Amino acid sequence: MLKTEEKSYLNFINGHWSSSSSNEQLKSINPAVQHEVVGYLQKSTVEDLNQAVAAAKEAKHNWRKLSGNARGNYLYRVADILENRLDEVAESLTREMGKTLPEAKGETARGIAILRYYAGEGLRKIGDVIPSTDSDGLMYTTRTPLGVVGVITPWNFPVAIPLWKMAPALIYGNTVVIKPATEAAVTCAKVMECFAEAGLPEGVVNMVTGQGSVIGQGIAEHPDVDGVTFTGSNQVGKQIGQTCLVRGAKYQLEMGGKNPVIVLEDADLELAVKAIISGGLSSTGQKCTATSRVIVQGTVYDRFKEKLLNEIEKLTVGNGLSKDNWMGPCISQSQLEKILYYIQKGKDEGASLVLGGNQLTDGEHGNGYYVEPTVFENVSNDMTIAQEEIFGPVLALIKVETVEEAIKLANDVEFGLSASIFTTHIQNMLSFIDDIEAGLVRVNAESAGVELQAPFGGMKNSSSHSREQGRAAIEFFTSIKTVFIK
Ligand SMILES: NC(=O)C1=CN([C@@H]2O[C@H](COP(=O)(O)OP(=O)(O)OC[C@H]3O[C@@H](n4cnc5c(N)ncnc54)[C@H](OP(=O)(O)O)[C@@H]3O)[C@@H](O)[C@H]2O)C=CC1
Ligand SMILES: O=C(O)CCC(=O)C(=O)O
Repeated sequence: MLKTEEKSYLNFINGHWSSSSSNEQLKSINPAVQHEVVGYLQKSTVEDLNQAVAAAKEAKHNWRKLSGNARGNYLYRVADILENRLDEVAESLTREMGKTLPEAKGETARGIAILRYYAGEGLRKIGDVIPSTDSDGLMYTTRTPLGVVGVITPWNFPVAIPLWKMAPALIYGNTVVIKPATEAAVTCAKVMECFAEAGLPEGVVNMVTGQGSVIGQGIAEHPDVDGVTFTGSNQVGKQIGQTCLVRGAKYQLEMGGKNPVIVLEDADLELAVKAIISGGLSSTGQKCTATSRVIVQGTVYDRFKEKLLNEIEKLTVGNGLSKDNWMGPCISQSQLEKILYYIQKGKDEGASLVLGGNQLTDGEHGNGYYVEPTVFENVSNDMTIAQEEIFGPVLALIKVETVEEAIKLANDVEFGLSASIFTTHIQNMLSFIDDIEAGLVRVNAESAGVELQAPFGGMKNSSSHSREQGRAAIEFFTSIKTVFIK
């Protein structure tokens, strides 16, 4: 087992590591071994936040004036440093958030690729020439950064999500103040160490840790924060959106999902089972793109269910640092309670529990927040477990007769993030692609696991209707200037 360290992590403000004016700290613990402290974070105050925003404001002019190439070179440097520290950062991620080490390494590698992708953006076009009706006129568009961008991130992807927000913010010329989720802030602090080592100019990137209701809300309210990008719960996201709207700041919200996978009678059932297990249960189901509803055509329902349960029964649950375990713990006591609440709700509302459903407390499980992979059947779409985001390893099986019925049920939720279908029939694929209400539409592929170079975001209550990642990120992190010269 790897060594335990109990280190205090400071805020990073104006190019320097500093403690909070509160002189108080927050604790980040290992959800696999609750008594293990992964690190201490600053319990920052609004005064600390004000300093970070002032530094970012002061830095924004010179940062914007650098060439995209020069900004890109800083990001390449951060990527190289993170690559050298991949194993250490991934280990911290597993210890702090619970996902297994291979998943944590995959996420860290994805973060490195994100940095390199956006570094390259510094050399790509930022506008178009548009023919003017005036034959002597030159009309074109260019883009300008927002200024200071506030980044508020969740605990479930503590490397990738901060990077897929910070890297585009920076390459397009913004300066950044990030407030990471407290439960995974040590890992984010390690990513910030890579930025510090890369030597970005003072004030360009700043990190302030602390309570969401103080630092997160403080970012949303701050008059010198020009844009806020958020991933997390719907409740907090909506509050941030409203706060930004009132003061005229730009905002971008990525929130929940209730992602369906449809399995039709002509599907490759083995492929579907594999994808549903990976999409629904990896990271202990704690992804906004996680599969949570499995809508299966009646003719193959029994065969599919048997294959699914057989495979899930083989999964091992335990500390993600051990290669013997396929699924780690959930992030916290409150997340565990939330998952158990939904399992109880499923039972109370008449769904049939066919696998799992219990907290694991035997042996080493007694030290952490473990829950069994859980499957319900006889789920109807009006049940709570078919409507609300659980954010845990819980699958709800829903039986249907036709593809039309499947798509109708798939759409009958308030969310629209990711959806997938398993079929070999081209007409079924086309109907699904056309009719499904989701920002990510997947055919014969799992609902989670997006690619960094493609737009990412949801419909309906899953997002504020903008898109992150890929080239799409430029839309949020810049404003268009339409220029006319005569
Ligand atoms: N879409 C997604 O990827 C995610 C969805 N979720 C969903 O949200 C549920 C709750 O998770 P939770 O961690 O509590 O998510 P939150 O939405 O509470 O947290 C996300 C981020 O927002 C911050 N925050 C909390 N309160 C405020 C506030 N009032 N103003 C501004 N920022 C704030 C948090 O800080 P702090 O950590 O200090 O509280 C964190 O950095 C999960 O069960 C899941 O359903 C959660 C995480 C990711
Ligand atoms: O599926 C993924 O890889 C991304 C998931 C995600 O963005 C999230 O859970 O917040």
